[in-house]
Amino acid sequence: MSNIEKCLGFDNIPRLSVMGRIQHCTSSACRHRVDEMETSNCLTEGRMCSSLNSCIEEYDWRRQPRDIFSRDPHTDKSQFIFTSVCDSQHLQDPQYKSSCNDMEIGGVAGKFFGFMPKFVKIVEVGPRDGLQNEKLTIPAAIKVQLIQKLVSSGLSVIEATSFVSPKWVPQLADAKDVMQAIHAVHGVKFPVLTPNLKGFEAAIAAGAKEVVIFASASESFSKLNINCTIEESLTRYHEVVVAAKGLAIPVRGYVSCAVGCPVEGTVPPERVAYVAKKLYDMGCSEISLGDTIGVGTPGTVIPMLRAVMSLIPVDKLAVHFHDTYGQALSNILVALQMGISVVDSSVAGLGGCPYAKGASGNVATEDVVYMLNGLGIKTNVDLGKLMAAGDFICKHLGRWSGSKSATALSRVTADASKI
Ligand SMILES: CC(C)(COP(=O)([O-])OP(=O)([O-])OC[C@H]1O[C@@H](n2cnc3c(N)ncnc32)[C@H](O)[C@@H]1OP(=O)([O-])[O-])[C@@H](O)C(=O)NCCC(=O)NCCSC(=O)C[C@@](C)(O)CC(=O)[O-]
Repeated sequence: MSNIEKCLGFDNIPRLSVMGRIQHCTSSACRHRVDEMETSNCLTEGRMCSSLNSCIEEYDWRRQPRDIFSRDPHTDKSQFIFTSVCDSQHLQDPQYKSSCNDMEIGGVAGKFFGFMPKFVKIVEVGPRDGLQNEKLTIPAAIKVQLIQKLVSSGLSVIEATSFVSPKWVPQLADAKDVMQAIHAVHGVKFPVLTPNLKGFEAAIAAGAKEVVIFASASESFSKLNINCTIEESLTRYHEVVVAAKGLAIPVRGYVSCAVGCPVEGTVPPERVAYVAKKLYDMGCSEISLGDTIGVGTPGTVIPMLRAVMSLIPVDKLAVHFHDTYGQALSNILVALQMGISVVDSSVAGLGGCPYAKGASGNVATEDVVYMLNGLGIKTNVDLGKLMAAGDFICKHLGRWSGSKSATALSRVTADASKI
């Protein structure tokens, strides 16, 4: 058994093939295993349970958000009885919690998951990846307001825009205006995408202090997205990195199509590792592995991460999952278990790549924060303020949020306000 399998907690389950173990852990079989674990204390609905298993089974599902009212027999009026989140603005009733507290999560997650980071850095990509594919032009002022709201939620890294060809991505043609408007905001990093030296120079002139280069692990996607082969792109990016080093500008690197390509299908993990290593050796300070079309599952993400981690230190890696098949949160969970503690996400689940038809948005930042809160992992992000940012941009775009957590939580508070 490898270290990674141990760190995923697979040493705690009977010997199976890798896929078998993953399926085992996602099926009801896992409950029996949890039952065998040493007693752990878990606070659910204000009382102590003797094990995680009994917490699961004894949990009163009638107290889920959809049943937030109870009838008062004296007045025959509904009363608000349940709050499901641990965010400061939403968790008003200390009797009802859906997550274990910090002390307890150490016991439960520590035993069940093996490894979990204490802090996760979220890289918000909504203003760039989230908006780049929108057909209607969004005014720069709205993009700037969105960024300001994201800043006020506590996010420390926000990918602001791209300095790419406006013929290729018309939505981000206002990159210079956006950067100039946020120039005075301190304490937050605003990396921007630069596909070549021309983009790098424009970004620096507009005040960018961190840039991002984006290579692909798929030859076909590289041609579709940046009109050159993988090797040609690496040569261009080398020029960008050299120029950036001269100005002490950090460079983040993406490897897109890290699991699948819209043209070629499955992408071999070794190819992802090869491109990631090239970016790392060039001098990228962080490499983000992008499941551009959101086809990955833990069964394909684990081998890909394992291949990359055999060449690059895990603390230099980030994950970037689109949620096309609803797998993003489970993929993030395995990435955390494997030691990664940087996660890209997009407010309200906005996004999609113009050159990857059918790919849906990134995993919603609200959903990531909700899950991490539930695990007792710190992010320094205020979920209420983040939801306000998502609400703002969704209203502007005239569409519902792609975040399940934001949708559920705003229903809870909206219903509560009617009482
Ligand atoms: C790379 C190019 C420029 C090559 O595009 P090209 O047409 O091959 O470039 P070119 O050098 O022949 O130049 C063509 C025109 O573009 C101009 N140009 C050239 N460079 C720039 C620049 N930096 N900024 C502004 N203008 C530029 C250049 O000056 C010229 O202008 P013209 O003479 O025709 O008026 C183009 O293909 C491009 O901009 N592609 C960007 C596409 C893009 O942004 N895609 C979305 C990124 S999402 C992604 O990659 C995945 C990721 C990162 O999100 C991770 C994941 O989700 O998994």
